[in-house]
Amino acid sequence: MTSGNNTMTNDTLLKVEHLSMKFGGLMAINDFSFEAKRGEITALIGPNGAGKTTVFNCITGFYKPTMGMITMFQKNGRQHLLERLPDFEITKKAKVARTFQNIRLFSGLTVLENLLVAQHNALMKASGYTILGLLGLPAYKRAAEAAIEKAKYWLEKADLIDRADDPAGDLPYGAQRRLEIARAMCTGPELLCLDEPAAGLNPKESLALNTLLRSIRDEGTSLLLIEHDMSVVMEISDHVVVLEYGQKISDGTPDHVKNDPKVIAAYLGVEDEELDDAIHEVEAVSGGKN
Ligand SMILES: Nc1ncnc2c1ncn2[C@@H]1O[C@H](COP(=O)(O)OP(=O)(O)OP(=O)(O)O)[C@@H](O)[C@H]1O
Repeated sequence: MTSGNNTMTNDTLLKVEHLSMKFGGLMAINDFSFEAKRGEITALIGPNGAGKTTVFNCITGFYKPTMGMITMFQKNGRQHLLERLPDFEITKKAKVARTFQNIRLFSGLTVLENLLVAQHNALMKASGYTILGLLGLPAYKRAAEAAIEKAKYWLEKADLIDRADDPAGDLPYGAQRRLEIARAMCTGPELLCLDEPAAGLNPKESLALNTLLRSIRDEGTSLLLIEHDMSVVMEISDHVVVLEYGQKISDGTPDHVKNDPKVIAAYLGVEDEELDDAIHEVEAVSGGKN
């Protein structure tokens, strides 16, 4: 568990139980269960095609699972069964936000505008959904000011304040990734799900991402991430869950998982009898240290 995190507690935030997802004849996820704790960064890893994105899509309402239960436990004591909610309510009611493998920003809008659009729901609610409300209600004026403050806050955090008025599409790739995360944070999530946030980043951008993700966690939003970059996973995760062929093969601290023979075998693609050789190979590569 990463140290220096005052907000870390041990209560369950997300509980996935016996999740299965079938596409025609393919069992992409098969009786998969895990928990993500409040105040932690949980990473979901596994070889290509293991089912990671499918799990994300079930949690965030893009797919309705064939079987299983996904429960979100909010700070206020409310519980939501995510598999029963439409996707827009998963963000709004259950407070689960996500980003995608492919960046999905409004590239013609400015950086600031992207963050304001993300707060559209709160602004419309404050307007009372009327034109008069938009023009005159003090509640709307207050909400608009709060939206700008929140956007500014996340622009600072994501180190994007200097680019606030530039079109989002003009930002370098790593900055666009941070903007996507800032935009998701403007919806006020308790759980932020990130699908391969480090994909395509250079080492400097990767470091900036790690800093941003840690600060999000330390301020009280828990994270669930899919990531192929093991340096990111091992560096920032508190808890790692490993999938292979739609089933869980390991679950624990980064140290536990990276030394688990089943995980080593899954990543090296070896059969059981070749496992000893695989472990020796990994030890040789890491100089015998883990
Ligand atoms: N909409 C779909 N229709 C049919 N099959 C699908 C669909 N989505 C995913 N699959 C299949 O389910 C399996 C798991 O895919 P998924 O994308 O979840 O894996 P992944 O672990 O995220 O892979 P990667 O690391 O390559 O992104 C794969 O065999 C994939 O082809």
